Amino acid sequence: MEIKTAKLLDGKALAAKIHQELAAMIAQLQPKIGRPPGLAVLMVGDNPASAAYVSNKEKACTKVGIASFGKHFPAATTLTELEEVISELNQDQRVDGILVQLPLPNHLDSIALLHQIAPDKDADGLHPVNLGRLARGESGLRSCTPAGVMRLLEEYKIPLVGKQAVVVGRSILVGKPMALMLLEANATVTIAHSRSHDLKSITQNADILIAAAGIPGLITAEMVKPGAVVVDVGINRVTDSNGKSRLVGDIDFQSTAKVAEYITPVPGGIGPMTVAMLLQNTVSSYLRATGN
Ligand SMILES: Nc1nc(=O)c2c([nH]1)NC[C@@H]1CN(c3ccc(C(=O)N[C@@H](CCC(=O)O)C(=O)O)cc3)C=[N+]21
Repeated sequence: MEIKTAKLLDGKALAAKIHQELAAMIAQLQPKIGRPPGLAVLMVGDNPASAAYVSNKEKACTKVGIASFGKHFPAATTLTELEEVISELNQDQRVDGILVQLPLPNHLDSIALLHQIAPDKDADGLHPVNLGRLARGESGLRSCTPAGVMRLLEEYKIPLVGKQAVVVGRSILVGKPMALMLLEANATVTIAHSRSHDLKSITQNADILIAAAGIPGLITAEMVKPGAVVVDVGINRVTDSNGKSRLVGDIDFQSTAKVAEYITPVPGGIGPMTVAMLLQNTVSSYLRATGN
């Protein structure tokens, strides 16, 4: 019997296409507007994973022509100091987007800081005003990771209307806004999480399965309906038996690729889409701020 294998949802390729489109748009607008779009990335402390992500985001900005204003603060920086920096960036005409890299050191309240960002400069789409706009179906800056998932599904013309979508994970960064976006697209949405009984019986119903729990290998082939579209939001760094570090998602790719119709790889799936949506949000704020 022929062994089938799922088609890839290639986030890396789509992200590259979005970068090119943004670069072309910026190249055209910048002479007219007189300045490039600007993104400020705030990083506190020296979590090595965060440092790597921040440097990726800055490189992506440079590539498309967004000015990046990176600010790095020592781990001991106070909430008040950071709130002052954000207030200044809120007023700064060169800055269209502000992002506070998460997680923050334990003594800092990330929710309080996110509140301080002007909602129209909230490139991450995590300010309560933007989450509220999403909940109400109003336009606004959308959270980057779930927006990246939606954009990738759209690119591959995956039908969502009336479909059973299951989101595994309920974080404010991914799971909750993901469920709202799928609902906005008229899917029938179920949210499963660490306290759900019998996860398998829930995921087996999914036409569209989104894994965003942050648990390596949580989803295996037996949990997936044949022909499902499977999206892996997990980014987990693990050490394999040879002592080498590598990136894996929440989905056991090998087994799941044999039953799914479409699957996202890790790396090369939703990670690059998240960065593309961050740049896109920055450019939409730039257009809005400059009346274009
Ligand atoms: N305020 C805030 N906003 C975020 O969006 C945010 C954050 N904080 N903190 C950390 C997480 C994580 N995150 C990733 C983005 C891109 C990749 C990415 O591009 N990954 C590549 C591989 C990168 C590698 O090889 O290490 C890929 O999946 O192909 C990964 C992870 C954004 N986050």
